Amino acid sequence: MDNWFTKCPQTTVRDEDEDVAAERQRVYDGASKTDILQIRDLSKTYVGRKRAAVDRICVGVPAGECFGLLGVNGAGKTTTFKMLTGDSDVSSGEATVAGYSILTEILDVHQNMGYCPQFEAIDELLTGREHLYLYARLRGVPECEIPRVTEWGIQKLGLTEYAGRCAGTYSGGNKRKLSTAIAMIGCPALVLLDEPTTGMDPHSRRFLWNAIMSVIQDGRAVVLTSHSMEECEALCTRLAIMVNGTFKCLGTIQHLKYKFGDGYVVTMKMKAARAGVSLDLEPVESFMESSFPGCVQREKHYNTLQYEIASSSLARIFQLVVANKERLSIEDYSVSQTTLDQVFVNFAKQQTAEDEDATLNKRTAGRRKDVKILPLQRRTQKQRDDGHVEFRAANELCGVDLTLVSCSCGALDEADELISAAVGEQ
Ligand SMILES: Nc1ncnc2c1ncn2[C@@H]1O[C@H](COP(=O)(O)OP(=O)(O)OP(=O)(O)O)[C@@H](O)[C@H]1O
Repeated sequence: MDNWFTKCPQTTVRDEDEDVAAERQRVYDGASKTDILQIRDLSKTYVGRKRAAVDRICVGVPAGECFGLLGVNGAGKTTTFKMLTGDSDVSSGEATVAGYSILTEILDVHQNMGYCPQFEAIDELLTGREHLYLYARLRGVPECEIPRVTEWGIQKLGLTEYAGRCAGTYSGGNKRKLSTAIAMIGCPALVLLDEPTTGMDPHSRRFLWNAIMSVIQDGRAVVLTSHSMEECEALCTRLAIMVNGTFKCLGTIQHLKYKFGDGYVVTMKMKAARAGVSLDLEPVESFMESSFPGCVQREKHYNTLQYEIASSSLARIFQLVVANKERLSIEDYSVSQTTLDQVFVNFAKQQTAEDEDATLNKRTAGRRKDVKILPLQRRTQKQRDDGHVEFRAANELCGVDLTLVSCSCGALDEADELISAAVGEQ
């Protein structure tokens, strides 16, 4: 397989991010050959589709890494997983898991891989314990070890109370836990988790995070997709953001924040010279504008100012604020970095421009125009911390309360249109 990886023709992708190109080169050069997962130019074009769902991606995931695959809906994450598991044919390219090819040695790949799909693949009539028995056998765990391994899975994911019940009676969160336990059973070298914590309560989520951490600490590898940036920050050692089937960026979270973030946010609280005397914020405002040209004022309240600074280093911001703290009567200040959400949203916008599904949404919106519920009473739009946007429109007179969670956080216009159509605005 080494030969295949190093001797195949190398492709150059135009306008590729330098980190993504460097990872591609690392794979081409064979430097990733000891990695548990190696992907080289993996591509998939579905029948009847013009655009590739996955387009020549390259990455190596070494032992001890949790690699995050991020992207809006339709970016190509699940298709990537399906090719790795053999559920979907590969159009071109290759990948290996623990040295076994997904093209020619899929049975060996299965022995070395655990997969938690996005939608539960569980048998409603089997109990949790029976599931784990079954998958331990399939993964080749020695018969005498199966009871121990099964109990380990039950405990690891906090399923003790439910292990003897039919999986069909499980709550959504417990079904996710069981699916993850199935993926982890038998200690496979690679664990693929497609949105494992969707629908889980915060306590269960922490439990699952710990289970994932223990896989990494064991020196195995995890590839994770998630719409929760908090989850990615907690678990991923590196991540890539996928847009239209390609990697748009790749690296550690800190690196991506630094490279693609909007800089820093400085929040300052001022103190009045004497009690009862109104605050004059003008000196601080002119100090910020002259010290950090191009900074943007985001908030201005009674004694608080907030600025976004794109073009300065953390050290310089601290240096200048500390040096002028007394003179400008700054009582308190904080400097925070761009969040991963912001980085993600910036990339997610690119998917909307070309996304075929967005066109579909528009068509659906068109079909709904006959719904007439006027007048519109309330309409809100809020960014959720999982990256999606929630639109809400209500007409209390008619008792209509409509909530729509955007199919991608970039697809604002489409979601907005759909709501307008549904509440009869157009
Ligand atoms: N069976 C299929 N036939 C045709 N096109 C498909 C099929 N499955 C997925 N696609 C298309 O491939 C693209 C990638 O889809 P995929 O499900 O891999 O995205 P994703 O990033 O996993 O999204 P999500 O976050 O919703 O799971 C989309 O444009 C989708 O419409």
